[in-house]
Amino acid sequence: MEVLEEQEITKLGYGPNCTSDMFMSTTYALYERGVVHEKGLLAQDLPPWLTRITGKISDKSRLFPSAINHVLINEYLPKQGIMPHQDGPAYFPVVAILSLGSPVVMDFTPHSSLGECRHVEDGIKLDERLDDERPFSVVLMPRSLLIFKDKAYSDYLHGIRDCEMQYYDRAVNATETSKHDAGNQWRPGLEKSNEVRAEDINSFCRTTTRVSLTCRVVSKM
Ligand SMILES: O=C(O)CCC(=O)C(=O)O
Ligand SMILES: [Fe+2]
Repeated sequence: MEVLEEQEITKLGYGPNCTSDMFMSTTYALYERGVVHEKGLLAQDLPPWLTRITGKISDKSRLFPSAINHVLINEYLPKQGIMPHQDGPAYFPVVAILSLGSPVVMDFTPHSSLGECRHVEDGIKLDERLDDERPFSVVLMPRSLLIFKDKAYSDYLHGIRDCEMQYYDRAVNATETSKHDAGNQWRPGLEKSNEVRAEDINSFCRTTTRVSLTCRVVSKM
């Protein structure tokens, strides 16, 4: 594994809205399988422990056009998030994010000027449910897998707030969070006081780092 220098991060294809500065300010460390070379990043095979994970994601979901060959591992400190961005045409139309450690809320914000890459692959049925293009959020619990594709990929920015407290009252999966946090591990406010405040119920406190594995297919390596 190589730790990438700041200038290498821009080569990973995050699209015009995301500069390397944004990434360096929000993300603690970025690791990528590959060798840093003056012409860019040279491809290497993913290690076996990782292909076991990516193979499962690909086989179970059946949403990837071919084997996942690109995995970005990000580590976030409790106050760190990632600026709203779009992943760019290099990985269109699908991305899977496996989350470990502290839960976070990922916000999806419609962005009308995006979407040029949407029709790159003919025959893909766009998700009609997103046609009204409202912002929405998704809670990413530890060990969860989020897969988003097509219009959610091309017409929305996704990002995580730079904040220890993550509010999820408007998240599409808000009602499912309690069953994944039965002991209120991520809601210390609920344990301490008898007085239950709405913000304690609808928020998580990030007490540890979060590590995410962003899995994608790059057709041209
Ligand atoms: O860490 C995450 O959950 C998101 C990462 C991401 O959006 C990216 O690497 O493009
Ligand atoms: Fe992203």
